[in-house]
Amino acid sequence: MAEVWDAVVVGAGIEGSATAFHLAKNGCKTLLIEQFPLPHSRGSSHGASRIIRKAYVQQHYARMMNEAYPIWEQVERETGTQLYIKTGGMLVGPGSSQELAETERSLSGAGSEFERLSSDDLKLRFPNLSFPADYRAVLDPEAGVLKADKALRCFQDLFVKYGGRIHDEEKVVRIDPGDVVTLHTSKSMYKTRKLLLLPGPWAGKLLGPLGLHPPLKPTRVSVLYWREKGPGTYSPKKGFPIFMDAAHVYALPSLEYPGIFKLCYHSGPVIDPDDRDGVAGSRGNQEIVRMMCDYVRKHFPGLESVPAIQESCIYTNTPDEDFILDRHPQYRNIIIGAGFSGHGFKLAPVVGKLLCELAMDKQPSYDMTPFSLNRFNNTATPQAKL
Ligand SMILES: Cc1cc2nc3c(=O)[nH]c(=O)nc-3n(C[C@H](O)[C@H](O)[C@H](O)COP(=O)(O)OP(=O)(O)OC[C@H]3O[C@@H](n4cnc5c(N)ncnc54)[C@H](O)[C@@H]3O)c2cc1C
Ligand SMILES: O=C(O)[C@@H]1CCCCN1
Repeated sequence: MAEVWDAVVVGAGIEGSATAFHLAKNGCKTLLIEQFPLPHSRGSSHGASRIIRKAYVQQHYARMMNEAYPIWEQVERETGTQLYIKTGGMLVGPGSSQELAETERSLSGAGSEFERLSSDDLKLRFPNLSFPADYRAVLDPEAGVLKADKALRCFQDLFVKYGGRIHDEEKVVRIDPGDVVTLHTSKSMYKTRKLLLLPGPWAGKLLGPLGLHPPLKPTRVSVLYWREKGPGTYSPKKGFPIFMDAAHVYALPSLEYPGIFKLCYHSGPVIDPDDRDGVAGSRGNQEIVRMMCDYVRKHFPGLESVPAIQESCIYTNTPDEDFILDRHPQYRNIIIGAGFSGHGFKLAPVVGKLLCELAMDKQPSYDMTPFSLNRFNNTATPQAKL
């Protein structure tokens, strides 16, 4: 007779790995299955860096971040690895920007510190930026960079340390629901009491056969790296923080590769994750690169105005950019984490905790309403925010 697992997690990106970590730490006999050889660069969790911040328009994320930081710190301690580099972060926009005002409100509501920079402060503090006279900024002092690929490895290592098993190069091809769920993979068959699906951009492909069709859009994002004219101009050593423009542009200070600054557009063409850089993905890319060259020329005079390196990554967007963290409406022992909409990395420690609570039939620590699957049954499409 096949062994029955307490939990099987599908998808070893940051969300699946963090979820598996919490399950194993809480004593569940857990298997983590990944279709590709680990580590890989086909999904959403690869690369050396991600932004961590509390500055969110939506207060539920600002509050969750109050718990995410200490868990990141705990993972750093348990693995002896530095994952968080504090640089501070700024959100810039026109003085009238609703997003800036809402971010300030949400930070205050979550009890987090922030600083308001007037147009004059912005010019004085950051002479290597050039924005129109009415632009101002909100500074989040806790923001910084997460060492992304190291973070992923740390969660997987801790999962194994707590007794978890990882099977990579094994694709889940069929799911038969039931009190005990049967999973068929490219190599084997498994039985589990709880199934947690965290398939990133492949969510549509895995959820469709289970009768779920949430409006998820896998979106190809060009990750662009720009050479500094004078090396270190935009480095944390010179006090340059994480940067976000309310106009959907964001940047990380020159850190992961010396002398090279990461600045990207927070959108891209909708693609099939198995054909990420195919016709659909590359058509949109040229236009985005052109737009970002113009942006750099206008606002970052210390950068070469053509990107030196280009990589790609995938967002899985929901219409409102809120995550999906819920049970399958019919098969309650199947739990879904999807639609992380380009901002899920920093929150993975709390996402993992919440999904683990659902799997263990505990009361979730947060109000799960913003993350429910049934919010898409309404016809109105809520507005997305950066
Ligand atoms: C360019 C870019 C910049 C970003 N910047 C930030 C940022 O600054 N800060 C931040 O917090 N977040 C950021 N994000 C978002 C963050 O990286 C993602 O939200 C997060 O990585 C999503 O992780 P995931 O585990 O859901 O997906 P993934 O990492 O894609 O993991 C899903 C895994 O499931 C596996 N899988 C799928 N189907 C199957 C199957 N049938 N069988 C077995 N395995 C399967 C896949 O192979 C994959 O490994 C950014 C994302 C991108 C692309
Ligand atoms: O999650 C974040 O913090 C960033 C904001 C900018 C777009 C990419 N994701």
